[in-house]
Amino acid sequence: MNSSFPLPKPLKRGSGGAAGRAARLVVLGQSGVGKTAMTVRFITRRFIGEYDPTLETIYRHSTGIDGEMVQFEILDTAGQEEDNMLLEEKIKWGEGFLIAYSVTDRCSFDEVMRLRFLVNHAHACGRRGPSAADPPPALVVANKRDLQFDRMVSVAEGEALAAALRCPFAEVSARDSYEEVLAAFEALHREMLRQSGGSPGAHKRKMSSKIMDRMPRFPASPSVNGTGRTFTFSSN
Ligand SMILES: Nc1nc2c(ncn2[C@@H]2O[C@H](COP(=O)(O)OP(=O)(O)OP(=O)(O)O)[C@@H](O)[C@H]2O)c(=O)[nH]1
Repeated sequence: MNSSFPLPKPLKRGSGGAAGRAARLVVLGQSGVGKTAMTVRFITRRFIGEYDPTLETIYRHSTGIDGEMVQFEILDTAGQEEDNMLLEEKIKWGEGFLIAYSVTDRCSFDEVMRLRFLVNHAHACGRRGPSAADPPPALVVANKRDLQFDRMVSVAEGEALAAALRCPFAEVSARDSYEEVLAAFEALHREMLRQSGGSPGAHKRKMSSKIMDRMPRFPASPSVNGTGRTFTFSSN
């Protein structure tokens, strides 16, 4: 992590003005499930093969959803996170959670339940009143659906787990389909709106996080070179 990156001004929370609504997402999941691939696909529309697994980044990305501009801040976590306290700190920063597994990796599927409980636990600690009973908005997303011959987790299993965890579910291929990845991010945003009655972030008190204040942030847009990251982009 490089602390010399410029930190942007914080986004205005929960407002729907001309600049758009702000929404903070955290992408969780075991190492190698495709968290970075999905995030970069959503932001740039492109699939890039390989990433530095130790790199954690907050991406900024504005896009229109259901006729309204949304300013996303997306924290792509490192799946090799071993310190639960550190991970909880990052979870507290977020408002919506994309919990990913790979259909080719049953361990990553089993990890989804633990991550969902970690999210619930981290947010239950800071919430009071009626909303404290609701689990924070999250989407379970199964990636790598293009690898049908290596599939270890069926669609039905994914749907059943997501329903048990009270989350919407999506199966995607970050490699093959921008539209599928886009639909997953949109579904999560709709879930955030549904829970908060129209204002993402209203479901929880704002929690401070010293770690997150130090996290590098990059503006990102379809003009991919603007991300500030040292990716090598493929030519597709
Ligand atoms: N076939 C296929 N490969 C994918 C897909 N998404 C990601 N990959 C590959 O899976 C590997 C891991 O992808 P990453 O995006 O780095 O996974 P990650 O979850 O961010 O991994 P960590 O950074 O270690 O936590 C890379 O080789 C990607 O090219 C997909 O939809 N299909």
